[in-house]
Amino acid sequence: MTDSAGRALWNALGTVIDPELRRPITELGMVVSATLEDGVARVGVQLTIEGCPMRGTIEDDVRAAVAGVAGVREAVVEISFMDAEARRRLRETLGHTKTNPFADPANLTRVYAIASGKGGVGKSTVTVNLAASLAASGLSVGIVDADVHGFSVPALLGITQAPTKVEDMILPPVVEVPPERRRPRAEAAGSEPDAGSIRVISIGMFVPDNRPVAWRGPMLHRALEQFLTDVHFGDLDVLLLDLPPGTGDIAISMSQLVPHAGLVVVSTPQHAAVDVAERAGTMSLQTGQEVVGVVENMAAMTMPDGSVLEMFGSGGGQLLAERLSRSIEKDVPLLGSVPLDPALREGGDAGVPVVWSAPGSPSAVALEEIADGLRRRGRGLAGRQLPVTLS
Ligand SMILES: Nc1ncnc2c1ncn2[C@@H]1O[C@H](COP(=O)(O)OP(=O)(O)OP(=O)(O)O)[C@@H](O)[C@H]1O
Repeated sequence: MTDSAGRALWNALGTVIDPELRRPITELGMVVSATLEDGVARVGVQLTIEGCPMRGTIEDDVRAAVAGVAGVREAVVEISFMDAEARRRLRETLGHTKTNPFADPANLTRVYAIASGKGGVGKSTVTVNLAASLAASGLSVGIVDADVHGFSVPALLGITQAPTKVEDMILPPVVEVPPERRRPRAEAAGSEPDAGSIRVISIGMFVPDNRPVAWRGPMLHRALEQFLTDVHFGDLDVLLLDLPPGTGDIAISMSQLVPHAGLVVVSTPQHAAVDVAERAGTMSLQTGQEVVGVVENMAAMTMPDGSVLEMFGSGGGQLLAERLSRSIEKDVPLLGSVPLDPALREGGDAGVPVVWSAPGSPSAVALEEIADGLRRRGRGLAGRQLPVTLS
């Protein structure tokens, strides 16, 4: 093999991105050999673990990449597996340390905790759609599904794949933005492999057969802590925490584990729901978290005949924003109002967020606007409150 053929082969392999680690396989030490003889390219690829769920994808991508190299007639991929030392080197390359990066005041990831007073108001649906919209504009997004008893994020994103465990590092499943939904900014960031993806971790990925999670507070706290320390999220622009409804143990645990998370409170327009939602928002007085704003969901829907159906009444979102502003003595804006929309429910059932499945639908338009507002808040330390420790 000539030097230039070797270089061409290596460059082609450098375009193969590991689907979980989002980095070129050449940078991750996964390519252990690459030769080209008599038109046959033979590539040795070391996977992180035996039974790696991404094996088929990586094999196909390697074959496709080298097929484009001049002189290659046939591509043979030889798979082997990393030993403990190779996995240790991989962790080092990734810079994965067993610490919670989101607790570090210098960490630049914007963290939003999506909270609600009552269950079933669409908190998880809002979470995945905000994630989907932010990822479509090229941001690297993570979701921690902290709704431990009512986890639904994996299903809402159509995730069936389990996380991969590499020693004590957990690689979360990654959801790619469909190419037709990538916004121009994501295309521009094309050389940045993290762009336009969502990494998700949920307790639902660790319990078999949809069994209930019958754990007490300390165990749940430990599990969430592990999500933040052991899961390799990479360098995220935005992390969304889908909290369980109410102001229980988990919401408090999360506020301690990620003190600079801003709270987004989801409520229906029903005035009776506002009292409960207000409690979820005023929790910030004890946790020191910033209340970023209110999302009203299940708002009035325009029917095909032009009439307006206010299934859950109206005005609750604005009322909640005003009441929270008064109780915490800070301006809490209404970030947006998402109408009741069959397309939103259908997208959820199909495992595709409505902002991807039906972008022009009324709910998708409203969710995009809310995501835009969050996007404009940018990334960085500005505007953050100092954490207050709970006694
Ligand atoms: N605007 C909407 N229009 C139509 N259906 C909606 C809307 N928002 C949510 N839904 C549907 O309402 C149901 C509850 O939504 P979701 O699971 O997101 O609520 P949740 O607040 O996260 O619930 P829990 O806290 O109990 O897990 C789902 O079936 C979802 O598809």
